[in-house]
Amino acid sequence: MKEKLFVVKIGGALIDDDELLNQFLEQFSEIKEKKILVHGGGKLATTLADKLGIEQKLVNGRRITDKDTLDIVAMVYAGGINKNIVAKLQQKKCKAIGFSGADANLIKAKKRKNAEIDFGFVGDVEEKSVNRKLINKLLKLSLTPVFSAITHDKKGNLLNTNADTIASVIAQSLSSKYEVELLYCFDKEGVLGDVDNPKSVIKTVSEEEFSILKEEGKLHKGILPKLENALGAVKNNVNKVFLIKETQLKNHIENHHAGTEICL
Ligand SMILES: Nc1ncnc2c1ncn2[C@@H]1O[C@H](COP(=O)(O)OP(=O)(O)O)[C@@H](O)[C@H]1O
Ligand SMILES: CC(=O)N[C@@H](CCC(=O)OP(=O)(O)O)C(=O)O
Repeated sequence: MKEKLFVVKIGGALIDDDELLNQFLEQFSEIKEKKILVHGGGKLATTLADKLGIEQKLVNGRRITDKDTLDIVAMVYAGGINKNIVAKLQQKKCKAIGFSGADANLIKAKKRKNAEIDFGFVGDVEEKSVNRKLINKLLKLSLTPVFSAITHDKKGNLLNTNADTIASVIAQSLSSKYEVELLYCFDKEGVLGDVDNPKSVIKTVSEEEFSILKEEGKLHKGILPKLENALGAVKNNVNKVFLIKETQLKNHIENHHAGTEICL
């Protein structure tokens, strides 16, 4: 039987809230099995860019990343947020080690080419972009890798990659070695039938149900790329994939199965 591995992704609102982040990291550090944390931080990057007067534009949930924006996201994601999370995890006795994808060539990306829209320094990743062997070695040393949303092209450039996608490809790449459970932790109770009603959690979402929900206009903004990445993971052999509320991590892991399960 394969050993269990949790790949956990956090983003936006949680990273902005010190107390919530602390509570979350407490729950995360209590996971006894092997684990990897992937974080975004889009909201903080936008706040800093606004302060600096650098206008931000997102298309289909992806940030158009010019050189100034790349400087900001590299500082915010791979610098401030990543190192803060690692420090907080050390305090909680979790042996965390923080990375961008450039470190030890852990995640190599391809600069996005799109005829209609120039996304700038945005990197696309797939399962084979991930240095699975090295991540596995780190896990075997009982270390907990913490990944930011920064990758590289191996030509000397950093690239900005959606953190939900990074979590999905890491989970995919390790699923031949581990029984991987991918958890997208965010500010809602799961996928909601009515985004304003926390009680309207949809227990399971398949590809077909995803299309129907989309057609019915029930999914907007960030939940769309999140679900696409979650479905991509399920289709590529990741054992279990859930979307859960960030405060529910411990509850979920202790078998209460909070949130929405993504299935084939
Ligand atoms: N049907 C839905 N169920 C849950 N969330 C939804 C739904 N439709 C839209 N959303 C929005 O998607 C957001 C999550 O995406 P996003 O903000 O990108 O998360 P993160 O930054 O944590 O990755 C929720 O906060 C919510 O506002
Ligand atoms: C290319 C691209 O869009 N990258 C994302 C990476 C950060 C991220 O994904 O942050 P959240 O998980 O907090 O949304 C961005 O810059 O917003």
